[in-house]
Amino acid sequence: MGIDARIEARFRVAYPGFTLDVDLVLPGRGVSALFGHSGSGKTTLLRCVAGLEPAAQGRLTVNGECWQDSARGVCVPTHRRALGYVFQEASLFPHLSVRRNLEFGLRRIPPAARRVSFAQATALLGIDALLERMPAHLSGGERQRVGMARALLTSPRILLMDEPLAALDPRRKQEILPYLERLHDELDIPVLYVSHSPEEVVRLADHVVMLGEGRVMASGELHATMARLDLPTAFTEDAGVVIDGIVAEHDEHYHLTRLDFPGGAVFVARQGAAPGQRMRFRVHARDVSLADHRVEGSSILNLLSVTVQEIVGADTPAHVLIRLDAGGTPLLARITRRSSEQLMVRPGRTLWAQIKSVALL
Ligand SMILES: Nc1ncnc2c1ncn2[C@@H]1O[C@H](COP(=O)(O)OP(=O)(O)OP(=O)(O)O)[C@@H](O)[C@H]1O
Repeated sequence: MGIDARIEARFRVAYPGFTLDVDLVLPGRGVSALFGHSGSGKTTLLRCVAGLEPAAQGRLTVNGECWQDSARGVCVPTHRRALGYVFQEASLFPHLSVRRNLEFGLRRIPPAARRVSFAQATALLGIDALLERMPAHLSGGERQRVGMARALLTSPRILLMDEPLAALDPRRKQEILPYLERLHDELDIPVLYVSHSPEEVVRLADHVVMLGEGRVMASGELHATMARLDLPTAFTEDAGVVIDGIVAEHDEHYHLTRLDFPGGAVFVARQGAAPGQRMRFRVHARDVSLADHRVEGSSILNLLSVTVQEIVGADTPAHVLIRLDAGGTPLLARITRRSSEQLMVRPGRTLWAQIKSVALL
């Protein structure tokens, strides 16, 4: 993909009591997560991209293809936009087998224009063994995987996913996430992914868009955006950064795995992944404490040398939020105002961060 590998979406649509007004430039590959409270406009934005909001004015280009330009009177109808749409629940034809359901979607696409083959889609979503089943005999998670394969078979230039895991219980969600990761790793199709779940967002996304009341509150690369202190997400229990680590080595004696990242390393319980593999993890601000010297004799294994970058008041008057730099990797810490004063925390000061726990994603 050349210099046009991006999605430009500028839309305005007004309903009584709600206006969506966005101007976004998103990467033309990878997963862009749309995040925001209920009613913030996430689904409306996806519908605009799909051409399903007739009142929407604006401009949309997807990797060089113009799908809407209201100023020039251009609006490509939905059925001529090469997009796949995955909803909370896949609506499969109940009287057709999984195979026939998939073939039905494929019919529309001339063979020369097919960019994802039948075998590739079914293998990626792990549904080869389900092809002769009828939809009534699939679990919710299996139905979603079939729905995703069907969306892929239309050879979309973009995939729109609207809370594809929301109807599933936590165990089924965990089962499906690896398939979504594979789509991300193996296909070069950009995904706009709507979710309420911070866990899904941080696990899958490369880019995040935070919507609030129909407007873009933030749009940026995942790691940098999660480390911002000027967004409402910083003031929740969930505040914290995302770090991409590489499995460095296993300590068989203590059953630990070391994950390296620019600026340091953390130990986690022994993982199955081989050295060299990437593992994304999350460090919550509440799990980071600070010391002015390298604390010996602590039960905390994970110690990093950090430099203070920014301090802001937290959600309670008793706490502050601190952005730290660990050799190029941002970290957030939430500590008491009292400790912050005792440690003389101020921008530029070098301290030791102790990480109490690491959540692997
Ligand atoms: N056709 C319509 N007519 C009037 N209001 C609408 C229409 N479509 C959407 N809205 C309003 O736009 C607002 C945003 O809705 P939208 O479904 O985009 O939010 P959302 O962020 O996807 O929410 P959720 O997370 O609950 O799905 C809501 O207040 C909704 O009532």
